[in-house]
Amino acid sequence: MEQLRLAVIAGDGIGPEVTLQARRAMRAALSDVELVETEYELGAAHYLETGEIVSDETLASLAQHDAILLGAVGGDPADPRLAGGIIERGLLLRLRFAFDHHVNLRPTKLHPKVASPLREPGEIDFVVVREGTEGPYVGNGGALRKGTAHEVANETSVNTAFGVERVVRFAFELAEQRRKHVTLVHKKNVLVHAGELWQRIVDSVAAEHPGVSVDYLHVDAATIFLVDRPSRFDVIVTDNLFGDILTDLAGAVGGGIGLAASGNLNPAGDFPSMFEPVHGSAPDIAGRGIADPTAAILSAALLLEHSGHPEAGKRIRDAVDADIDARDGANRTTSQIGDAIVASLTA
Ligand SMILES: NC(=O)c1ccc[n+]([C@@H]2O[C@H](COP(=O)([O-])OP(=O)(O)OC[C@H]3O[C@@H](n4cnc5c(N)ncnc54)[C@H](O)[C@@H]3O)[C@@H](O)[C@H]2O)c1
Ligand SMILES: CC(C)[C@H](C(=O)O)[C@@H](O)C(=O)O
Ligand SMILES: [Mg+2]
Repeated sequence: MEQLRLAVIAGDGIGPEVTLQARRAMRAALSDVELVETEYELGAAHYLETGEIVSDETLASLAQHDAILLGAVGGDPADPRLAGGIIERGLLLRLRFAFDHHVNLRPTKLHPKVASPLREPGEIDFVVVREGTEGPYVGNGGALRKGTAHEVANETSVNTAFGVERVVRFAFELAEQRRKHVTLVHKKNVLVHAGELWQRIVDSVAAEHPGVSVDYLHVDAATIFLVDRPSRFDVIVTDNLFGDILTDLAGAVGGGIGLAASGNLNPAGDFPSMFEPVHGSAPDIAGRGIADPTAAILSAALLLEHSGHPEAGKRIRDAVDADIDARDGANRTTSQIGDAIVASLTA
């Protein structure tokens, strides 16, 4: 029987709670495919216990899989032992960089039965194509005269023609399959060197896609439109940091961060792609069994779609839609939502 070799990094906080439900949904959705799951103990809790963030051996072992499902990593931001985003950078970003996850795909689609906080949401169905391996995330910078009144802290954003072009190409190819509109979001009125590069590459790739319309928004204005008129968006292409911020906002306007899924893609398949909810480990609700697992379950759907099992991915989406249709406003636990989705998958 065909196998799907899945690495699971459940992580911290609500990560294990939501990935448990995503794994159940995947098992229920796949037929004629053996899901071979390997669990990796990684994250803030593991680091505090063992001192290990992620070793080269673990990276090599993760690389042997077809895909990675990640819950969330990171502990209490107030814990001094975790200062400087040691887990977020040392684990999550290390994985994204080591496995060349240059496309961070973050779709938002408002389900008709989900209450958006917007007064007149209209149709919300767009995808943020966030660059995943460059920008200010590369850790290029440093502090001069640290700790003095004259300290200077530099954080350099790295944007390469190679890196920008490949993600822009992905965005245009995606738009060709959707409503054929690409919006570049940047801040080229201030970040002139990077902005000019992004715009020039968008212009040149756009010339190869005459059927795709293109526009540009400064990131500050993009936040207005995401709230005022999200229906104007189809595919947004943007850098790593703007994409991070816009996709939490997108999650909120799309009915809640508990529904927002993502994929860190290595489109060439050199290394496994990694799928995770947009949200974090939510220390404020962890351990109470009340996190919404839908974002993790929809991330599992993305995983299946990008691992050669689109029908199984669609089955999960249909089951999530049915679950959302049936919601009556009552509070449900993480496992109750998982149970309902698995029940509809196995009905
Ligand atoms: N991909 C990741 O692993 C990832 C992503 C973001 C943040 N983090 C880390 O997670 C930790 C907490 O970060 P944060 O508080 O800024 O963001 P967060 O996304 O964890 O939480 C923000 C708010 O959203 C709520 N929330 C999140 N997911 C939810 C869900 N599934 N159901 C219901 N409510 C949900 C939380 O309760 C909280 O009120 C930090 O250590 C941060 O660095 C990790
Ligand atoms: C935890 C953090 C490093 C991460 C990011 O900034 O990419 C998170 O916010 C996300 O959106 O996946
Ligand atoms: Mg984020």
